[in-house]
Amino acid sequence: MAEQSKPTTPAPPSAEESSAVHVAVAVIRNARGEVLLTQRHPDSHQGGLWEFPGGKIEADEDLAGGLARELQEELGIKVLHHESMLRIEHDYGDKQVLLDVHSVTAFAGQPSPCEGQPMRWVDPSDLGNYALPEANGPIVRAIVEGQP
Ligand SMILES: Nc1nc2c([nH]c(=O)n2[C@H]2C[C@H](O)[C@@H](COP(=O)(O)OP(=O)(O)OP(=O)(O)O)O2)c(=O)[nH]1
Ligand SMILES: [Mg+2]
Repeated sequence: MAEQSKPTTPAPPSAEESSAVHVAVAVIRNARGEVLLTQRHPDSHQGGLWEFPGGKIEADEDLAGGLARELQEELGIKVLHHESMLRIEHDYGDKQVLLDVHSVTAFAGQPSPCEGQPMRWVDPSDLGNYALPEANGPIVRAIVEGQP
């Protein structure tokens, strides 16, 4: 007679093991304390909303590598220093994301919209006037509260 196997409860997957898309997200400030927003392409996921620059970390990259590549591609800047701000897991229903949010505290070059995307420097007090993806609430709160 076959031995009865005990029912086991698998441990929930960690963020890295789950199917969440790992995204490097950059909070970039200028000398006036404004933060950089770009607008997502209308045809993309969460299209038309304003976002912090960044994008998917590729399989062969770590966070720093993905952050550096995305900011070079999207804004033409070279990241010199960055600090972790927060990580946000969010389920949009059609897509799960893990936003790895970093404050880019030093960079070389002047950010410009290399992919033709609309781009704005925004005072933190004006962020409420921009439509951002739902997952971004904690990022906006951290900026408004003055987290470095
Ligand atoms: N870059 C960025 N992505 C965000 C933010 N908030 C948020 O929910 N996301 C989500 C939207 C997307 O589902 C995902 C980013 O993936 P993406 O496909 O746009 O990344 P990507 O820049 O590598 O784009 P692509 O190469 O596919 O064009 O993260 C944010 O503030 N910045
Ligand atoms: Mg992107």
